Amino acid sequence: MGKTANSPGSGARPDPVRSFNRWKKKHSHRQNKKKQLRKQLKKPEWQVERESISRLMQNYEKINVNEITRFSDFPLSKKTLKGLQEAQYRLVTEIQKQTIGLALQGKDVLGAAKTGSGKTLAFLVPVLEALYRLQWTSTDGLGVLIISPTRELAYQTFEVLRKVGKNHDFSAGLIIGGKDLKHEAERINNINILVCTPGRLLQHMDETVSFHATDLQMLVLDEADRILDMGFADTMNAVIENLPKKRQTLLFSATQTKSVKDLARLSLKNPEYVWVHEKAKYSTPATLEQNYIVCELQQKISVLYSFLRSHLKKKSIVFFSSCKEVQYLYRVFCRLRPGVSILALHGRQQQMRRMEVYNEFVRKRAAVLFATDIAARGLDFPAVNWVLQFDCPEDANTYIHRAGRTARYKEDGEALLILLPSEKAMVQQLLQKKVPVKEIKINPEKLIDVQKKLESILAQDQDLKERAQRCFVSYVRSVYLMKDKEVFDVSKLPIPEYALSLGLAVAPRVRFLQKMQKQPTKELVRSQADKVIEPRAPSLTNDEVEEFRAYFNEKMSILQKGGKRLEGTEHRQDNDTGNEEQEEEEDDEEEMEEKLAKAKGSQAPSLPNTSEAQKIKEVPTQFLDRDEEEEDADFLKVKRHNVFGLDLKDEKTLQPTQCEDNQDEDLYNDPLPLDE
Ligand SMILES: Nc1ncnc2c1ncn2[C@@H]1O[C@H](COP(=O)(O)OP(=O)(O)OP(=O)(O)O)[C@@H](O)[C@H]1O
Repeated sequence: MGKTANSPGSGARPDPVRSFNRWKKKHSHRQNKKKQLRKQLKKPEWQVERESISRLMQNYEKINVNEITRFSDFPLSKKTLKGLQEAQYRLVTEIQKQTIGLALQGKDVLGAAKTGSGKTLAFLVPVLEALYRLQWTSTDGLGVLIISPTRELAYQTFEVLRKVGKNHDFSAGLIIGGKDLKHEAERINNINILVCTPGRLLQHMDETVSFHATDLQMLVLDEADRILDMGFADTMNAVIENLPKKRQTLLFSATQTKSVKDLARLSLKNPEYVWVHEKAKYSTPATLEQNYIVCELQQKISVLYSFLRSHLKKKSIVFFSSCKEVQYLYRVFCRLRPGVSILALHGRQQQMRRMEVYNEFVRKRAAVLFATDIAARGLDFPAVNWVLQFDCPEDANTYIHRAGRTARYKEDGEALLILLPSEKAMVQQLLQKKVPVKEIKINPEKLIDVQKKLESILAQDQDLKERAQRCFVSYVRSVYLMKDKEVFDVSKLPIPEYALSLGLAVAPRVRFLQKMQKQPTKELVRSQADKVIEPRAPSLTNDEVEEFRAYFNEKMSILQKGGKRLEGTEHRQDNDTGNEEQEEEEDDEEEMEEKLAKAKGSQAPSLPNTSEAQKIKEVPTQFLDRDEEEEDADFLKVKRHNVFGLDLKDEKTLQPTQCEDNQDEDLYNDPLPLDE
């Protein structure tokens, strides 16, 4: 009999379901075992990282500058490369090519390159790599200190750091003053990369008990020339003394001055000097077109107005020598409605306001920024078409920095310098510094005279009139304080005409001029003698004098409070602008100015023409009361075709001038967030 399928017996087939389950159990057991084994074999993340770090470091010695064209040609961490790529940085600039390798090898570097050549990334990449190499974590404290001369520049560097370093785990912080020291002190110890201004850093070193830089790996001095120009040499010495000797230092500057070399001697050890444009024909970017015009002081405002009217679709920065000039001209230009957005940036604004203006100008496609030299160095505003130097810069280096706000990173740009007939000596100084400037001319027929309009605006606005008076005094004082008497001669200023051009009926009293007039011969003789014997020393712009005063006052108040900064002091400063007028009227201001002038060795300027200064004569003005929307072609008669790019056909529709009424008022007391 045959067997049935269900019949029991030795040849019965096993139940397939049971055997599958058995197999499944065995298989998953084997899989689990394998997984566990793999897990045991897998290295911890830190160890994998350490191995890739040592591979990178082995490649440091093999870096060949001539073979580098991209960031990825350097042995950099994946995290840094990803950050660079995401920010659209791929090819290296010359200064980056020349310095990053040296910095990766641990050398101290003194790097100098033209404005806009990419110095920021030249130090930020090595900064990130230095901490990455050490597998630095937030609990390791301060690893890198980046010192910038101004708050704006520090903020800008901080923003680039955040962008490029976003894949790393380090914490970064911005400490730039203008906010509660205690608040900063609480957070400062959690920062791995600190971007700061010198004064505030020293204040923390002095007053924040818990702040220390014992483990500091790297010090970066950005815009070292500007740090020193601003009178921070002593502060820097004190800061450097507080830092560990065993560290790497990178020092960057757009100009090579003696004081930069002195600072380098103090802070760097056997540095590598990288001066990428040393042999270049010009010290300014090749894509920068540079011209100057010579015009009378009383014409300058009309020239500026005419310029703006013919550049409605452009982005321009206009540099002035003092805050009060910016404050007045900003307001009055808003009233004149040239048809383009106007913004103002100067040292008397609150920090938050300054940041806002900076961001707003960056965002806008067409706008004009009235600024003091606070915006001259290091600030990176994208796509600026024009830099106009309304007032002559104090020296060729300042010119280079101001003009360098345009034509950045391979872009085109144009710079126009306005010189008084008495300031023509500046042209020679620029040529000596390898700055190729050419003279162009104004077309008088196209100059729109705004003096009468200003007069009528001031007649109805007492506040503006007072601002005009302060602007007047401040400008005259800035010329008086200038060190270079070959270029700046207060006696050659057409004082009454200048007052009229601001819309004032009479020239305000300028006490220091009057004092000089009372003791003419002695001063004159001394000034002449000084001209021969006094060595040239760097002078301060009025803006810098004001910054210095603010810094000085702050220091004094700290000293007076026995080293304790009181809430009241902070508050007073936070509401600074509210009391601006009052402050400006303070009697001891002039005294301070004189002290400052003496402190920086300013010689007494030669005398203005007394009779002229007192006589207010009516200057004949031809006010063209024309339609504001009228075209302004060929404003400048030029050696090259149509320098001002006057093509108003597409500019006929006037944009209303946008000015925020309270631009000068510092309404924002909020501190900047300390990003970690
Ligand atoms: N490798 C790069 N690729 C593309 N753009 C770059 C590169 N490096 C820098 N830039 C851009 O060039 C501009 C100028 O760079 P940066 O501000 O670092 O110049 P700088 O040399 O510090 O100028 P300054 O002396 O005026 O401070 C910036 O807008 C920056 O984003």
